[in-house]
Amino acid sequence: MIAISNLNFRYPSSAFDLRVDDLQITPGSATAVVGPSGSGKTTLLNLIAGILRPNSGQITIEDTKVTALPDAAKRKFRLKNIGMVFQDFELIEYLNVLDNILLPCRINTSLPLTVDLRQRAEELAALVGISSHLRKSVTKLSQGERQRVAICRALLTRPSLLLADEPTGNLDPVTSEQILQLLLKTVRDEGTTLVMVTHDHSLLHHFDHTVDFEQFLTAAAKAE
Ligand SMILES: Nc1ncnc2c1ncn2[C@@H]1O[C@H](COP(=O)(O)OP(=O)(O)OP(=O)(O)O)[C@@H](O)[C@H]1O
Repeated sequence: MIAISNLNFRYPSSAFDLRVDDLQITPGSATAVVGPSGSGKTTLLNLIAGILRPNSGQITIEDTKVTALPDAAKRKFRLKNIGMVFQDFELIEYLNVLDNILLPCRINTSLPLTVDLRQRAEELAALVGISSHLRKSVTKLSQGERQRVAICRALLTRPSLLLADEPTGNLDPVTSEQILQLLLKTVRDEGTTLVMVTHDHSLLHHFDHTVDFEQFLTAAAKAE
């Protein structure tokens, strides 16, 4: 269970004010996060991942009170348990596609690069249709191909929680459907909890739950 209570977050230099009094996400389920641009969806993913620290309130993932962990423990928890697909992918430009997918092994010292992990990277690349690009620089890829590299990287370590920020945003409808099916299969087969931001309401029927950020907008923000 991801349990969020009495959460408040403000960026130091912005009037944006996110308040989430009570939100619970069931483990092993697929949750879509929708809502107006600028309503705080990406911010919430970064708060759940412990990349941002709330001004007040709590986020608990299973038995771990993420908001109470010191920074080093938070990072360790994130590397072990959470896969992230960022909106801007955050690929490393000087690494090729395969090495970008294998990046968790470089940044997590307790995750050695094994033959099995390399094989998993190659299998994931095949599943999302980028096998022929494995030795290419990521700078030579289209946006949709870069997005698929980011998805493979997030799935590499079989995380128990997958936070994905518009992971199908740059893909054509057929590829988008294939990627979504891969993410949902991960939920069904591996018990992964998926929290996915999307603007595509035609995808919502695939999800177990939908969280609409409209509910978190303050009256002032709605009036803008
Ligand atoms: N680093 C930052 N510093 C200051 N303000 C920020 C920062 N990042 C985001 N914001 C502001 O916080 C608000 C929420 O942004 P966020 O990216 O979470 O929204 P979103 O719902 O994910 O939007 P979109 O659907 O357009 O991706 C916006 O008003 C944005 O301008």
